[in-house]
Amino acid sequence: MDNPGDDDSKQQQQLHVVMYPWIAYGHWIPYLHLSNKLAERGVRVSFLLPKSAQVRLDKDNRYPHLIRFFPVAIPHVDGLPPGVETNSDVASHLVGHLFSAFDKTKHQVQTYLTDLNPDLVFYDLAHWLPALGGFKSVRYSIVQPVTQAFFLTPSRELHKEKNSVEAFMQPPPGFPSPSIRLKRHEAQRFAPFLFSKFGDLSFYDRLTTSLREADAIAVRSYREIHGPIIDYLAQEYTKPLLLTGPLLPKASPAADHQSPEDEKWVSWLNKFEADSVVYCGFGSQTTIDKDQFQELVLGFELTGLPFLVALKPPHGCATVEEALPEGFEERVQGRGMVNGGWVPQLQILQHPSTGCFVSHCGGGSVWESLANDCQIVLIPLEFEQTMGARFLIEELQVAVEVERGESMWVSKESLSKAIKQVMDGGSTVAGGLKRNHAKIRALLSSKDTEHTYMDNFIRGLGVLLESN
Ligand SMILES: C[C@@H]1O[C@H](OP(=O)(O)OP(=O)(O)OC[C@H]2O[C@@H](n3ccc(=O)[nH]c3=O)[C@H](O)[C@@H]2O)[C@H](O)[C@H](O)[C@H]1O
Repeated sequence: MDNPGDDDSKQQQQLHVVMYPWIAYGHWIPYLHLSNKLAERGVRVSFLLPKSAQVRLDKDNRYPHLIRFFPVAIPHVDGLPPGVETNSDVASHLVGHLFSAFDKTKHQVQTYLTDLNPDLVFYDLAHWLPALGGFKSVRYSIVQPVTQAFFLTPSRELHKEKNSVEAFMQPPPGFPSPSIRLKRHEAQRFAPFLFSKFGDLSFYDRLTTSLREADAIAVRSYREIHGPIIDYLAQEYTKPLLLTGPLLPKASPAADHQSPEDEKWVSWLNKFEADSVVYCGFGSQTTIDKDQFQELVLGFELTGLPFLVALKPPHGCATVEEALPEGFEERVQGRGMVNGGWVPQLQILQHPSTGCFVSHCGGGSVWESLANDCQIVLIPLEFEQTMGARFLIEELQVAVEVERGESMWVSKESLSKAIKQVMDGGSTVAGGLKRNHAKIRALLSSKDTEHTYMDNFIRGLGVLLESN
């Protein structure tokens, strides 16, 4: 096992941490990546999550002798369909009820923590967790750091401005990235979301409370990528700010370890030339309207390129098949695929045939696109994704955003235009994006860099444990 030194490994062998992220795959997956990296160094991890999620995540647990899953039952609350256990199971207008159910797991979590007696607990949206006491708490942010810096820092006091679109659009004092701004229509759409009730408190209060109550804050990034943002966060919070880096698994499971389901996608992609296929995924939670779904798939058809679209069935449809436009399947036979279920996104992005990723700019998808060599086209849907998209486009200059008006509608023409722009190997735009992306990818593929960040992260945890 790869330990940096005897003393460290002895301390790490004694280190026992609990993970309790928000009940969504966009949170469980990065928390499991961190768990694997901690377990690689001998740290024991107890991961609390609903049973149904464990079934999907089990295969990605690289150290089952050190990482143990413990089931949490998500209580039923009025307004939630029966059996709901994750953000992927509910429509966005019901998420507030899901937070109420999540908050009702407090007593189960208290019992686990009493029995397990961990040194540290990692969490994000359970704002009530640090107060349970008896451990050091680390608020592990897996969303885009630029969003946390723009909206959530202590000096921002957004709650005093919440009825002002003007104020919502303005960066907080000292914010380091002048190119990162919200457009008026985006601010008008996103402000109500941030101040909507999620359980007994607003989403904004949940986020700021969970940051304020933590003994330390951890951020899923590298200084080389978000340096000025990280420095700004460090000066805003009077507590340790630790960096884990993206911690993506280096390679998907070897071919002989692939499930038949995963193998299906790899063999489909094998039919196409290198860098020729356009892949589209909007994460584990997003459900879009039927008319926009149809316009998007017509946009992929319009490109004339091979495509693989992995989107959940749109609102009002049980399957993607019933939502497809008339004659679409016949026209794209052999070139295009639309799938309504779960796909092995990381393996698809790692496949040599995948040349473009049309993404909603979710936190996990951002790192997965940066770590691979496909071109990046963005259609951000939520405020956190919009801020992340601005960062990739304006600061890193590795992506383009599909042109949309204030309605946020994506036309088939604008989607096709953005894809063909980045897929045109001869264009200066595509070449520039590729050059900038290659530098980021080289950084993310460096094992030495990852080791250095994890060494510093573990040492930071040690200092935190020694502090009173
Ligand atoms: C914090 C919140 O998490 C949300 O997660 P969401 O699931 O939307 O998207 P990702 O972060 O890309 O996470 C989705 C994760 O699921 C994986 N996946 C998804 C669908 C599928 O079919 N197959 C897969 O392997 C994908 O590879 C990624 O790792 C958003 O970010 C949101 O912006 C952010 O505020």
